[in-house]
Amino acid sequence: MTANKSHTIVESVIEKVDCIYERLRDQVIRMGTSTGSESHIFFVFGASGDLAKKKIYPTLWWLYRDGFIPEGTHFIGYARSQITTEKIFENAAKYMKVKDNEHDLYEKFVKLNSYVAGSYDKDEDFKHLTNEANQISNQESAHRLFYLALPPSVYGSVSELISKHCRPKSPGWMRLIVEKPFGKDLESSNKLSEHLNKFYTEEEIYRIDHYLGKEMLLILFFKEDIGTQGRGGYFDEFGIIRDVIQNHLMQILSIVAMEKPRSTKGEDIRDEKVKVLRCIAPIKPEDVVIGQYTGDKNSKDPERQQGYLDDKGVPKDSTTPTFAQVVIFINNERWAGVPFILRAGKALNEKKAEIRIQFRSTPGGMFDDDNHGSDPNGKLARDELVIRVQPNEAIYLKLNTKRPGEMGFSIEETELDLTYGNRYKGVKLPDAYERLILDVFMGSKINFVRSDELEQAWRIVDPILEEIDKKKIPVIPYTFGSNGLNEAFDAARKHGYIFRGTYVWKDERSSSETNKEVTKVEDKK
Ligand SMILES: NC(=O)C1=CN([C@@H]2O[C@H](COP(=O)(O)OP(=O)(O)OC[C@H]3O[C@@H](n4cnc5c(N)ncnc54)[C@H](OP(=O)(O)O)[C@@H]3O)[C@@H](O)[C@H]2O)C=CC1
Ligand SMILES: O=C1O[C@H](COP(=O)(O)O)[C@@H](O)[C@H](O)[C@H]1O
Repeated sequence: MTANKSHTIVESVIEKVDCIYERLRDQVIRMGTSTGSESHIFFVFGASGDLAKKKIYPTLWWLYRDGFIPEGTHFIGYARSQITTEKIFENAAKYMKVKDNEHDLYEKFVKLNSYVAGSYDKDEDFKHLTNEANQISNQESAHRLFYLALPPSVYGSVSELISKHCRPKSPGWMRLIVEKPFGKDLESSNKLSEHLNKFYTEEEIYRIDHYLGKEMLLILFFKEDIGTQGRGGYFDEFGIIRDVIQNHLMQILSIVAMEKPRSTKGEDIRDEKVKVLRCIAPIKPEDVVIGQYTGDKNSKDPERQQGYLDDKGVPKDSTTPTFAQVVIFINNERWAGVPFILRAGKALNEKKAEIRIQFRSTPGGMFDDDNHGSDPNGKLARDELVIRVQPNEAIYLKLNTKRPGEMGFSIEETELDLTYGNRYKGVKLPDAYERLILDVFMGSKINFVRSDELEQAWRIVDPILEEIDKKKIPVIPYTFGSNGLNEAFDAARKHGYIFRGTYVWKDERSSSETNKEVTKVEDKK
């Protein structure tokens, strides 16, 4: 992305970060006062699954440990498997991070949990579930929160049966948390929305996109250093655009590009996000680069030797993309002509998520070519605002300075550095799911996706997904552990994003030889 109003963007990013802190403080204060003695039941549908064990149960434990779960809350897992609560906690144990001095508290938390086995489509099983819940909480009007950690294929029946049989008696309220993907394309997403609207008010629906719960909130580049790791069965039906770009990156794009909302209220923020999305035309095939990873036969790591097609559940002739780059334009007064490059890939060289806002070169430069320090192009490096979402949250502004100590005018690339770990020592940044589940308890919808945002995001990616599904766009192979696709870097350059590779951020300065190699590859570009 290139822009020339650097001060405006820096200000707005700082305002947004301030706003996040205020919200968190606000939530904590309200949490202590608003819930009183009313009890809550938190249901985990798909309690036997991957998300439940890696994220949902650990998050519930952390919230409980930190005093964010209202007194009198019970947790009920539900799935088809004939398992026990003990088994659920055994599976989740390695993600719980229980400290030595927390074992007693952890035991108390575990005791608040139960498990009910049942189908996803039979009335009697949901009636049974609600009877169990009434007995466990001893209160038919306890507020009920339902987390659907389930494959989307069963959202329809489960949401219907929950509404029919599991609503609390008045004055209890209910909230339904729906995991992404919200549909597979615009049509199926609209159908899902219509279905949910038959049984729930918009107020009751929380469409979760966990990237909205990350501290830094903003991202456009998304790299993962792992493959699909056995999730190939799910992934193959969706691919990287549906898995990451349509939701996480499109959400973040709308936050980066939105105008200042009227207030920090959820509806005001979401109104601004939708306005931006409405100004984006559907992505064109020529603005897309897609790829699929192959195994690195030279790697000593058995995981890296496996290509996408080796993952169980992936058909041997699959052309599902595991990497994609799309270029988007926002047709409004502020952003006309500024390319937004969204790039996401699995099985790359590192795990990193960041936004880079590159500022245009100043016309009529005043420095001679000879005086530009390490710049191989003989021109000043562009200023760039980088928002590092993960790992090691940071905001840094890359810029040029006169080389300190020198008598002449040599220029050096440097940075203004706001690394959270240094600036906010001792501050615990909550995990994305912690923040979001707390939001649901509190009834705050700021960080959840509204149905019109969802519809707009699908509208933008839908035509290109059709082209990909019809195999009309070439899928370029890349090796597990590589930095990405040369074709993607070339396309970004064509759109004016200049990556010189001469600047190295401090995290990378001290890192391994692998990273140095990667930097060299990009240097050549
Ligand atoms: N895992 C992750 O890291 C992430 C997952 N998500 C989303 O969260 C949701 C859950 O994901 P995840 O936990 O990985 O999914 P799983 O595949 O682990 O499924 C969860 C549970 O659903 C049941 N289930 C699985 N397949 C089917 C099926 N075909 N029909 C009916 N029930 C089935 C199983 O329980 P049982 O057989 O006991 O009924 C399983 O334990 C998905 O929508 C996913 O996209 C979002 C972000 C990250
Ligand atoms: O939603 C998803 O996100 C994860 C990455 O999340 P992160 O918090 O670890 O960055 C991704 O692996 C998964 O494919 C996708 O469904």
